[in-house]
Amino acid sequence: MLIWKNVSQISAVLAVIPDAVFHKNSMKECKADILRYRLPLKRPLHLKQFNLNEREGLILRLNLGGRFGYGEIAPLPGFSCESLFEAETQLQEFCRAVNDGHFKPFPTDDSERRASYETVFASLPVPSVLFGIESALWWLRQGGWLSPPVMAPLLQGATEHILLRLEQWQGSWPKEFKLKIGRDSIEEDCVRINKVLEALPESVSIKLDANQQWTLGQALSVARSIDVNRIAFVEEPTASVGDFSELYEKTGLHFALDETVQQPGYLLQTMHGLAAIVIKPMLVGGLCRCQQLVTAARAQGIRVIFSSSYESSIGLHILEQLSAQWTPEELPGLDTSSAFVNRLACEDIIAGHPVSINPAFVSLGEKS
Ligand SMILES: O=C(O)CCC(=O)C1=CC=C[C@@H](O)[C@@H]1C(=O)O
Ligand SMILES: [Mg+2]
Repeated sequence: MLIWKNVSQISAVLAVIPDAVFHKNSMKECKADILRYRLPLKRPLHLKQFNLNEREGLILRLNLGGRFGYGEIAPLPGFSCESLFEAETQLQEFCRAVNDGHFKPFPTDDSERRASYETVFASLPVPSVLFGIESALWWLRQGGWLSPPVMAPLLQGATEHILLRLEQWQGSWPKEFKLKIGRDSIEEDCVRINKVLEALPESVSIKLDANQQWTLGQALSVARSIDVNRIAFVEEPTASVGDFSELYEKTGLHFALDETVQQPGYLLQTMHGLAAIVIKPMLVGGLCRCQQLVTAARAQGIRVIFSSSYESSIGLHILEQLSAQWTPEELPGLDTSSAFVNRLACEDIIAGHPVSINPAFVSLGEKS
């Protein structure tokens, strides 16, 4: 049953993006390999119970008769359920099937497509692997890129550093910023939010992200100490999604779902005060699943914000393009590249061409 669900998810992705080159090359041999990367971070990244000093992940590279497609697979500690090892094992299975000719990247009909995928997956792949495979296939079919979207700047770290950054802001203001809260006391959160609001023009609003760290009592108290009209929403205010509408009803503070959307089988339902869903494809599990969520949210008038899981420049490129294609009206949450010391891709990324990857940070995965 699980396999069928997966097959239909992936095949829908293949159906949505037509590309003449894709069909022309469909009979050529496809080869797949894996690169492992390790990228140092400028400062430790605090993620729930983890402190990361470096980001580790995998790059899936598909070569279809000289046309290249890339996907990134990088489970995020503290957020992903799978380990990198588990993801790599599944990805190796996929590469073996591709290289042995058991996986037809571009089947001619639905039954051929189902047969291809069933050969590869004994069970439903983990979200990061689904994302990596689906984005590499999607990449193969892109003839060019859209202009990268303007991002919502991410404000995190010490309040004084945030204020300095805003003081030195050059050029026009984006319509929204994202501010991380929920790590210190609620008194400090209130001060931080109010100071940031003071530093911004009235026309600019902020999105808060509490990562489920407040209690309902704390969330109510913060909401009553700030101007909720300038807060677009708060992502995941408490650990219990049942609290969110009550928070909205009592204070007018809208909320967004992020961790909740990452739960397997999550189904979008109307909720009083729900302003947006945040989609992190690495954690949600692939392009088709993301597209279903975008469609469901649109139908309910709920905003959709694409957001990163601290991917390398290759993964970020995919996320930028997905956001530009699917949610062009939004400022995505992709302001994470400054966390890294280096970029993984050393030159501009050109559709279909091999990506020049900085050799200092990669090793070839085990031969598949
Ligand atoms: O959404 C953004 O603007 C940037 C990414 C971001 O804030 C996050 C990425 C991954 C884990 C968390 O630290 C955080 C989030 O929960 O949204
Ligand atoms: Mg969040």
